[in-house]
Amino acid sequence: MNSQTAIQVNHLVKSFGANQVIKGCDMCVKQGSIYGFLGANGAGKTTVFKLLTGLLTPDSGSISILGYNILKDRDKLLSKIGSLIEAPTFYEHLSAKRNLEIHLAYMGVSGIGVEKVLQLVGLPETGEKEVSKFSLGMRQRLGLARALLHQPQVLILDEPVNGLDPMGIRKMRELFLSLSGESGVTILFSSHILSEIEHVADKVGVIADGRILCESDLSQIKSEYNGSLEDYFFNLMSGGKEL
Ligand SMILES: Nc1ncnc2c1ncn2[C@@H]1O[C@H](COP(=O)(O)OP(=O)(O)OP(=O)(O)O)[C@@H](O)[C@H]1O
Repeated sequence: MNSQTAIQVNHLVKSFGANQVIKGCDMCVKQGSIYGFLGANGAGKTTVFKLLTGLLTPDSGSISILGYNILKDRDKLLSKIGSLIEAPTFYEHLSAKRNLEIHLAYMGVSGIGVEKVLQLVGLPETGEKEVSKFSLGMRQRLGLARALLHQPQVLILDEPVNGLDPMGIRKMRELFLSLSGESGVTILFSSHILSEIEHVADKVGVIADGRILCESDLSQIKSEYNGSLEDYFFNLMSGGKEL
């Protein structure tokens, strides 16, 4: 791993009981880049994200994030990573603002400010409304706010635009590009919406049946597949050539 690498994953293996779902996964995400993670339902994306954030422990293999080993240095890494994985859970009886204040206190950092982050994700006027009364999209926006609030250097986001309206999707796209371009934040995200990956990613990794089939620059994919990530993905999934 060199100093330009934010996330390095080597030969990762994870089973649930007798079912091996991650089968020797290798990944490399460059610092300050946006990496789009693609794969069919059940391919292993969420499991990889849980392993990367220490929510699951691998059977074997190694994970290094910003030079730290997630298994040994999870506490040191916690404030450097922002994540949104599956449906985010909150204190349902509390407001968005209060939930975020609790998160900041737990992280022990000042962050970018609760009001500012709510503005950034398009949730500026929820006031005292309890999170239990939030819509799906509002919960997703709050989950993103929590991932961003403590100003992490690495964002790991599982289907971040899930449930967002078109304005929200565009806002997130712009936010990702500015976080990566202006602040050097590394973003690893999954999405089934290929156009979302096409709009923002520098690199694309494809996972199938627990293995990374390939990692390619989006610019290379576009030049070889006539600008179409969809054609590339479908070709790969049907056993076509890797770049
Ligand atoms: N806690 C668990 N116990 C047992 N099996 C699990 C568990 N979590 C995931 N799996 C299995 O691991 C495999 C990969 O699941 P995972 O959620 O990582 O896929 P995914 O690529 O994120 O899928 P999707 O696109 O549908 O979200 C699936 O076969 C799933 O059933």
